[in-house]
Amino acid sequence: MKSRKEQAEALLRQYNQQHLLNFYHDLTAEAQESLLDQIFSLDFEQVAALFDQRTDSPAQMENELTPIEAGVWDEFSEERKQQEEEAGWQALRSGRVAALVVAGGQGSRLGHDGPKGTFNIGLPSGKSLFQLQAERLLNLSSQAGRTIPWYVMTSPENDGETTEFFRKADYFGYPREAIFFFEQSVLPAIDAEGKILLADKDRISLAPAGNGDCFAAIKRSGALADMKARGVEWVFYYNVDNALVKVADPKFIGYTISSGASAACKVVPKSHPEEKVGIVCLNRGRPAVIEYSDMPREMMTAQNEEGRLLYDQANISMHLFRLDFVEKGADYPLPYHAAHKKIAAIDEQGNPLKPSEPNAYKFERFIFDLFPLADKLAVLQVNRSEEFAPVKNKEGEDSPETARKLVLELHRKWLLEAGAAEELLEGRTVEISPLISYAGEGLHLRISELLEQEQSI
Ligand SMILES: CC(=O)N[C@H]1[C@@H](OP(=O)(O)O)O[C@H](CO)[C@@H](O)[C@@H]1O
Repeated sequence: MKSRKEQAEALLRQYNQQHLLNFYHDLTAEAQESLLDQIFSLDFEQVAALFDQRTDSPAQMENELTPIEAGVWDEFSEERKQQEEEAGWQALRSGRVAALVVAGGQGSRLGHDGPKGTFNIGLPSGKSLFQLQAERLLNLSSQAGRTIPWYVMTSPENDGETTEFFRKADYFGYPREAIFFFEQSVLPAIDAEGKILLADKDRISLAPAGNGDCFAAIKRSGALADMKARGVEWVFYYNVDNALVKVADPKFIGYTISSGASAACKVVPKSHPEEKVGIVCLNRGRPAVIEYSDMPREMMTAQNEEGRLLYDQANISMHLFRLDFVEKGADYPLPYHAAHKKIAAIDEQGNPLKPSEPNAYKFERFIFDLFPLADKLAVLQVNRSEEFAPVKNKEGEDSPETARKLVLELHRKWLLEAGAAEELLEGRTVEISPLISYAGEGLHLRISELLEQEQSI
């Protein structure tokens, strides 16, 4: 019988990837086994297919785009607002809503060595992104009288660190049995010749397969079965990196349910034509998102008759999906978007390679490529200053600094609206715990107490 190594050699020969074993003899027995495990876990047919498609990813497809209609929350009558919110609360009270965060990414672009959700944006409280989200969910859960189950998608790279972070923080006060961690899958990075990159002598270069893998991962991991067992009917999906995310927002839930749609997306008007956000629109009449990396310049800058941006509905990565839509999406063969990137690796001699130009392709699926499957997509335009503070870069636009500022400005606004005198807020930084207020409610009786605190409560 062939040894594992011989079996791996035969497999690699078949797909012209023999270089993956170039350093096998330099490795310890344990590292050799680990490398062989990685090789056997790859789908080489898929890798070959991805390589062949790398230049005809969805970006190159013929699109026929038109703008999409959105409900603008601020323009609704008070009566309608109340109705929608009440419908959302009803769903929360009857335990029909779950929250799902896609958190497989690392904070490396922020200079943070760890999962992105563990990042602290420098608020006075020092809370991590995960903690802010947990506390918002806890607040809603206590108001609804039902714990909102929370599904956390990690990646093989950060699962251990993420779960350890939650454990050490005692799950931020969340009931342990209401949190479900599951991993998204990964794909290898491939160079211009179709060779799989080695990150190290014993390690294949793997990257998360994108947030579009989410529904498949939900099914694979048993999270879907868990949702069904709990009676979940709606999944509130969000990105880990928005410091102002209104997790499981009742108004969004109510708006979606009453619209009769099976999927929904929250949007805000773009801040400027080049903002790095996807645009929600129609493609051949079907709901779609065109990602910023795929967007032709004419689309970024096109104007309507009033001189406003024609494509102005920025995707802020908050969606609501009906469970039957999640189930359908789990088996749907989404396309892969190829990205040509600078990816650190080792060269044929085993020396570290720090490319200054893109040297490899990464492949990702995007969750919103499922939107065309929905007959109708509910689109709700909300207030940017209340809901969108993305943390993407170390400095400048969409950085911890801009996000922190947005959170503190919003909390200041809440206090003013609750009746705090402007002079009292002068020179103070007050941060309001999401455990006390989810969206500015309930503050009027507590102003003096809040302002007694030095900085945060
Ligand atoms: C593939 C994907 O989900 N892209 C999303 C996502 O962008 P990232 O740069 O991948 O974080 O979040 C943006 C909002 O923060 C949204 O506008 C965009 O469409």
